Amino acid sequence: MDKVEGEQEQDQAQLIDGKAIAETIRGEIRDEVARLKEESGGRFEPGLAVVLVGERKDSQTYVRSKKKGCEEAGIKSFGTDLPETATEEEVLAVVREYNADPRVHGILVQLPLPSHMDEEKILMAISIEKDVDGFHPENIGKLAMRGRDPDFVCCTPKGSVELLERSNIPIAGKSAVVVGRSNIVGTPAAMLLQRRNATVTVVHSRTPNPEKYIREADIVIAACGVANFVRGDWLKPGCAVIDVGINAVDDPTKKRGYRLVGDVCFEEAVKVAGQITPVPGGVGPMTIAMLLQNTLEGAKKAYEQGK
Ligand SMILES: Nc1nc(=O)c2c([nH]1)NC[C@@H]1CN(c3ccc(C(=O)N[C@@H](CCC(=O)O)C(=O)O)cc3)C=[N+]21
Repeated sequence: MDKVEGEQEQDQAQLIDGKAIAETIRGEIRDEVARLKEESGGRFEPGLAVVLVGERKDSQTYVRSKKKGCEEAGIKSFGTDLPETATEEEVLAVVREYNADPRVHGILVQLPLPSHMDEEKILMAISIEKDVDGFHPENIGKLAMRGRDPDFVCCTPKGSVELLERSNIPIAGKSAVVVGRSNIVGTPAAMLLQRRNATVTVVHSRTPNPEKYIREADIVIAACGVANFVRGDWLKPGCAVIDVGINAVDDPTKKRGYRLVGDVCFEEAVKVAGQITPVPGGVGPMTIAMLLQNTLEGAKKAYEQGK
């Protein structure tokens, strides 16, 4: 291949260190929370409520790290744990209670919910000013509209774009492919990139030959939930890869008996891409940082209104 004048030949992609970037952002949040507390003479404290239904191990782990993140940032966390057998009405009652609680600025209902519950009905019950997950249909709808801004942007897509921006990867005018069309990652990620003037293609489980599109992409956001789905030779050399996938694969050499891999085959992709996020340590930590950031934003709005 011809070498472009002045360009460094790179045999390994640069790692985008999500853990470090998230830590920086958490520091920024901590400082801002402290400033708010001081300005209010100690009367104001941001608060996040986390609702967990059922006993899924992974959900329990995520909820624990969200609460720990709050604690470190100086955000008060509230929590309600309900059993798997809880009724939809019981969950709705908890949501309504937090909607009415002025100490709570953000409400998160951990997904997935047990299958006997109507997820959308519960998400829609969260008051729009407290929807720090950005999952309320009104927030998703506003995200899709030109000239409108959602109250909150979903944490994982927001964190993915933040990783690009904080790594000085240009988005405007670039071609981006999002792999996956879920309501909580793929679709909002595509809308966010489009808002930043990328030309966006979404490929999904019914796309024949997704590699055809991925080969043209300057930016790839992989969020299809299939381990190692995106192969190294599908990538345009030098592209930026944001890997949202968190897939557990059996690994008897690990203490836990498994290891986490992304939706991108990292060993192959690292040889082709210009920048790439690792799994773990990439998008995951950013999701929590964005949740804290959204909670702080919601709290600041409430504080300004209450002054
Ligand atoms: N209402 C709702 N909001 C969510 O934001 C939400 C949810 N439900 N349900 C589940 C998914 C998943 N999710 C993650 C958060 C942090 C990491 C994370 O910090 N991962 C670390 C560590 C992973 C590990 O070692 O277990 C990493 O990737 O480096 C991952 C995944 C939030 N989710």
